[in-house]
Amino acid sequence: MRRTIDWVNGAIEIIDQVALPGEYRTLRLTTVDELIGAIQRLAVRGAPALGGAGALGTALAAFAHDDPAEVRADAERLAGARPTAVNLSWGVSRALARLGDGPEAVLAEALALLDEDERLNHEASARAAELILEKCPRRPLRLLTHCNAGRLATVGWGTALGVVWHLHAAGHLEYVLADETRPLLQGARLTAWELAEAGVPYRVLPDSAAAAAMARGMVDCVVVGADRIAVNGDVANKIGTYGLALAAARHGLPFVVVAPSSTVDPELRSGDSIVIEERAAEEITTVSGTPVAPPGTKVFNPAFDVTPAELITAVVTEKGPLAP
Ligand SMILES: CSC[C@H]1O[C@H](OP(=O)(O)O)[C@H](O)[C@@H]1O
Repeated sequence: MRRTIDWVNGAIEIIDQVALPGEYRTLRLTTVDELIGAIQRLAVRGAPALGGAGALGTALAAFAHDDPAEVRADAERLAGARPTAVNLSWGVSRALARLGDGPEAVLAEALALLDEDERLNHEASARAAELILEKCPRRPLRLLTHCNAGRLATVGWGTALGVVWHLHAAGHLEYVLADETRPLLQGARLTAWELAEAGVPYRVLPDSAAAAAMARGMVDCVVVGADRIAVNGDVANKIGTYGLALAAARHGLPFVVVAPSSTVDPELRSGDSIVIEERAAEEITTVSGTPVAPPGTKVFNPAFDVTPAELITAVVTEKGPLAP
């Protein structure tokens, strides 16, 4: 299966996630500025995929400039393209650390990161699937997820949807409820596309219907990805995740977060200081370019929220459940 992001003949190739589900196409990015643009319009998105973008983008810069200062300047702009997902700056830093050994060494580090991501996500999601089977006696299971934490959000395999692949393959999954995830609809556009492609039974629901689905007994466990995890277990993830955790707690349902350990920010003691990306008003006031609010409408459009550790049953990485 094609990687979400890869290095092909001296440039970065990505699956264009803005075009899905209507069109499956790839984009070839040859400069750091093209990559920054793709990140900011979410043509490539998702914390682990952004880790790969940060590392590969740093390799692009290393081949483009002889002066290390210019490479570092490009890398700094790249790391700042989106503030919340820690993997972007982590991928940049990891590749940049090899700059002294030349651009080929920077690229080698980036390619190693890509190889690791797929393997770590496979392991993290396998461990999370085991934990969910232990916590949820009902068979087959009915999962609810938010946004897209599938292979499109990673270099490959996926995190929350990686759990789905494991449980589906083992015959333990009845269906997945996928929040559409306003305003950019990563759930309806991307998660549904991945589930359909994999032949997993699913239904898409408005984000506002998730609590009602839990109240109706339609959900056994909520499983989501993450963009930045504090050492105390607080988790930044797509806007709406916090509300899901509150509803899950009200209904006594397990709430499980799956991520590679690279999404844990070792500098972050709690979620209080996570920088939350605010996005453009047009994402709220228009749908497919058509206004759905009066001209000049002001919005509140944070791309993420922070779920406190006490609402999370487990944060599972490739190393197993995180000990706060
Ligand atoms: C596996 S990390 C996926 C994570 O990233 C998404 O955010 P965005 O689509 O804005 O990049 C969302 O928070 C997902 O849970």
